[in-house]
Amino acid sequence: MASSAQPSSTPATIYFATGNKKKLEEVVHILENGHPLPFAVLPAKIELPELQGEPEEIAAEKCRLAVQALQAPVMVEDTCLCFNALQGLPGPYIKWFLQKLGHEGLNRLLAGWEDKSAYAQCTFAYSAGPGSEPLVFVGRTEGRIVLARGPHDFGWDPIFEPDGFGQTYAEMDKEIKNGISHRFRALDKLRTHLLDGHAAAAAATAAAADGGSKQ
Ligand SMILES: O=P(O)(O)OP(=O)(O)OP(=O)(O)OC[C@H]1O[C@@H](n2cnc3c(O)ncnc32)[C@H](O)[C@@H]1O
Ligand SMILES: [Mg+2]
Repeated sequence: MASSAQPSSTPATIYFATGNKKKLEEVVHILENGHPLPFAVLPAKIELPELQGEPEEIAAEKCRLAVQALQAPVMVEDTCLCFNALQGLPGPYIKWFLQKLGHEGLNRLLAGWEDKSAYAQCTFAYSAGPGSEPLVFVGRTEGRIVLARGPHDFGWDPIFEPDGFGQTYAEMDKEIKNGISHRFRALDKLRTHLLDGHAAAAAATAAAADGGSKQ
C-alpha cells in the first residue's frame, strides 16, 4: 500500500491505535475496498485512557496520547451509540453501558419511551505526528434500537437496525455494513483528507522540480 517516494508532508505509515480487534478488522476492510492508498495503515494495539466529554474532544485527546506513546503519525477512533429519547446518551459511554446492562438492559432503558430512534457515530482523530494537532472526522448512521437479532460478534451490532434496512448490523452482510456504517462514513472523510493532502504535496513537489529545471 505504501509508495516509496513520499512527499515529506504525507506520512508513509499511519498507525491505527485501538484495543478493539473488531474495529481494526472493519477499518482494514473498508480501506482495502476503496481506492489504493499512497500510505500504509498499521495496527498499534494499545489501550488508551478516555476523557469524559464530547466525542470530538475524546477522540482528539486519545489521539494526542497515542502520538505521545508511538511518536508517529496516528489515527484513533471513538464510537458512540446515541438514543434520541435520552438526549444522545449513552453516547461515548456505550462501552460501559453495554458491559453492565447487555443488549436487553439497553432495550429496557428505552422501555418508557415510544421513540426508539438512535444513531451510531464514529469519530476519527488523525495526527501527522508529534507537534501536529489532531484533525477530527465524524460519520453518523441513523437507525433504531431493537431486540437483539443476529450473531453476537461485535458490541451492540445485534440491537442497532439502520434506517432503510430490515436487518440489524449483526444480521447484515459485512460488505453491506461496511458500505453504510458510521465507521465507513467517518473513515471516508479522513481518507479524502489524506488523499487530498497527498495530491497537493505531490503537485507542490512537481512544481518545485519544474521551477528548478527552468532556472
Ligand atoms: O481501543 P478503542 O478503539 O477505544 O476500542 P473500544 O472497544 O474501547 O471502543 P470505544 O471506546 O470506541 O467504545 C465503543 C463501544 O462500542 C462498541 N462498538 C464500536 N463500534 C461498534 C460497531 O460498529 N458495532 C457494534 N459495536 C461497536 C465497542 O465494542 C465498545 O464497546
Ligand atoms: Mg475505548
